[in-house]
Amino acid sequence: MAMCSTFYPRLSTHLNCKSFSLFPVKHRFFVSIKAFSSQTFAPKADDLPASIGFLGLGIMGNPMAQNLIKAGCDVTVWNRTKSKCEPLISLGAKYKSSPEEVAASCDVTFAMLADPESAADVACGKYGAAKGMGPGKGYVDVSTVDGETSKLICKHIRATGAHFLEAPVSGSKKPAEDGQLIFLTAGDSVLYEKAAPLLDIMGKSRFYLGEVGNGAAMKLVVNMVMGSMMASFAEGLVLSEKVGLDPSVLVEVISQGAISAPMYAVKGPSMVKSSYPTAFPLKHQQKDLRLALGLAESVSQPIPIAAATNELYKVAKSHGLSDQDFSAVIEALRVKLQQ
Ligand SMILES: NC(=O)C1=CN([C@@H]2O[C@H](COP(=O)(O)OP(=O)(O)OC[C@H]3O[C@@H](n4cnc5c(N)ncnc54)[C@H](OP(=O)(O)O)[C@@H]3O)[C@@H](O)[C@H]2O)C=CC1
Ligand SMILES: O=CCCC(=O)O
Repeated sequence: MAMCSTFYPRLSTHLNCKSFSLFPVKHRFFVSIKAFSSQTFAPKADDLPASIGFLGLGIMGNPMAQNLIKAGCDVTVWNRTKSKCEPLISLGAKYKSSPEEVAASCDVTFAMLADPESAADVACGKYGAAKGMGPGKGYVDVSTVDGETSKLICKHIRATGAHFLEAPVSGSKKPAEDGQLIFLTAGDSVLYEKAAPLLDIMGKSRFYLGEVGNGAAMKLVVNMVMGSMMASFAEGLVLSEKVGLDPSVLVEVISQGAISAPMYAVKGPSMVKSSYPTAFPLKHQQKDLRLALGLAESVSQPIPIAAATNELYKVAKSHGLSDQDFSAVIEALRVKLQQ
């Protein structure tokens, strides 16, 4: 059975796809849970947009683009540092020398950039993607940015007659490699439908959240919680060490109780060994906390835990830990304890 957009329709009306509406009353937020593996529902070439662009081949962009190529998609890549395109080119990707050229040659272009500044520049800058967009095309920004940046990019893309979808992802390097990301989408529903088979290659589920800004907000809230969880976990590990407990035992105790979380089980053992192989760079976690604080400010919502957490990540950055995994935030506490 082939996978195509008709198998991933508006969820509330297609329950046979194991889909359902999350918020049936005020806003219609739709969620589609991929009920079958992408292997079972491997898309036919006919079901996919003919050509796909991918801008930004960092920790996340690289495996996401790889999965599209491996699924048989016709992918054209660009990255600021060209050398990062080579592994994709050797897998069969085409290369263009600017976001504009990628967008001009592709039906749907994805962007996975570091932060609001780079996302806006790649989309709206001098040789930015918007210059190559036009009617019938689509731009899907999967970077984690704030709602204002997303709306700015949306404005530039829509001004060309093209469609825009924000689609930040939950899930890190391994889920990206395994095609198990969670997409938090908002924007043009036409593009959501068109991109759905591609999202299903790269991810395990997708949420359609309505107007542009809602996907960004959802992602920032999730990462605000994650950053605080990690900081609290780090404090627990350091305190347990300080009072003479074995922090590995703490990791085990936590894993068996109500506060068990995959993140603690995955990161805990390496944190105990002061090892931080980068999956989610600490600088990006601090960026997300900073943006979440801005989001909260916009609605006068106090978020004191996140505010304190942000300070800890800033300390970690000041100790040169920006490019380490965000679990290296524990080092900010260890440094303080030594003083
Ligand atoms: N890593 C993770 O676990 C997750 C990350 N995210 C989010 O996804 C996004 C990408 O993350 P990740 O892949 O980890 O980050 P990386 O730092 O590995 O990659 C960042 C990408 O952005 C590009 N870039 C940075 N600045 C500019 C610029 N000024 N102009 C053009 N391109 C630029 C980089 O290009 P170059 O190679 O030239 O430096 C690179 O392609 C971020 O928004 C992050 O918050 C979301 C979920 C999980
Ligand atoms: O933005 C990064 C999210 C990392 C994760 O969800 O594990």
